Amino acid sequence: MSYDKELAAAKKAASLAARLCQKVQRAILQSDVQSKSDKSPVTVADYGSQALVSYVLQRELPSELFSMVAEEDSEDLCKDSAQETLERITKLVNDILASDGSYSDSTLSTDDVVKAIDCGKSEGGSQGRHWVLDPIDGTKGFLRGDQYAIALALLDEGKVVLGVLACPNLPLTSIAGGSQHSLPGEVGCLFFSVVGGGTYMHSLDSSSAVKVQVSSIGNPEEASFFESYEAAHSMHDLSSSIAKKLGVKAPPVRIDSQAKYGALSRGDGVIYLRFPHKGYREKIWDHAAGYIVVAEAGGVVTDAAGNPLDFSKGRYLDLDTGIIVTNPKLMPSLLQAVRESIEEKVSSL
Ligand SMILES: Nc1ncnc2c1ncn2[C@@H]1O[C@H](COP(=O)(O)OS(=O)(=O)O)[C@@H](OP(=O)(O)O)[C@H]1O
Ligand SMILES: [Mg+2]
Ligand SMILES: [Mg+2]
Ligand SMILES: [Mg+2]
Repeated sequence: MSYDKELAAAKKAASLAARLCQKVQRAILQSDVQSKSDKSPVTVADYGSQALVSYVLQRELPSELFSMVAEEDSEDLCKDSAQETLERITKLVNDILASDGSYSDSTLSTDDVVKAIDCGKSEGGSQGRHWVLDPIDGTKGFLRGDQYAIALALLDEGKVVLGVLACPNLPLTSIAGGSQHSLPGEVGCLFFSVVGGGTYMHSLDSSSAVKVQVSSIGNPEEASFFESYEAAHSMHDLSSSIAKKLGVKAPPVRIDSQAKYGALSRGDGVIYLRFPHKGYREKIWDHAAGYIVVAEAGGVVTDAAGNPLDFSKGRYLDLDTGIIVTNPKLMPSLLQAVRESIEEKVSSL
């Protein structure tokens, strides 16, 4: 099956959303940041990006039944106290659409923006098609001025068939050996994949794409690994024990968001370890686009027991162990190191 139309629409939507996020990141105001009920941050750019992607996909693919599983909803925005914020988001979305020159026939109202955001309330599942969106993955990184991603994927009958990952702050050249606060060179990458078609990357400012491949390093001593920047999101002590057991010499590269999947897909590092603290449930929008970008570049993404990720179960990924990513050569020894380190951790409790 061809997903050409869907890919073109997804790339346009993610690129425009990246433009919106860059504009907000350059001028972020304290009043643009709110706390959600789980205490995590959300900004006008998260909402604006979600509204924009939802609107663009529906305009570009008018004949398709539209279903989207996305992180944000309008509940907090519809409170009286948020009227000014909603107006600011609406202006941002209209400004980006106007700058692109698309859809000059229509200006969105605040109601249109609320509706576009709330199109993301789908439950997903194993039947039909569902877009999966994280409008800003790595909001904490976005607020620090570090890495973040606009992560958009398409599920078809429960499988991820397409992914677009826009990473506005990721350098176009390898970040191997760097820390996210001091990454050199021109930034702004867009990764995209269609099932069976490989993974490509181009600059957010151009459309001339190069094919990317995961690293083929099979010797852990030469490998480096990525993990979450935020210690609250992944157990750094467990990944350090796994890396040691495996024989990895390099220190962890800690960067925010699915930019980790993008960087791994082009060989900047060979391993990504993610072990959330007990009780955390992973959401599909935090992994769907990154998963296909890495898988189509020749990488392997599994849970900590080596099982494939199942995106067909609704808004959550049904796993509680962790997520590991590497190339096929290193996966068997990585799985063994993960198993042993988890056993040691459990027996020390
Ligand atoms: N407690 C906890 N444990 C695990 N994961 C969590 C947790 N809390 C949040 N999140 C999710 O992490 C997303 C950010 O991605 P990363 O963890 O890769 O980036 S970071 O380095 O930690 O910033 C982040 O995505 P965004 O909310 O889109 O920023 C969250 O979905
Ligand atoms: Mg996220
Ligand atoms: Mg998010
Ligand atoms: Mg969030």
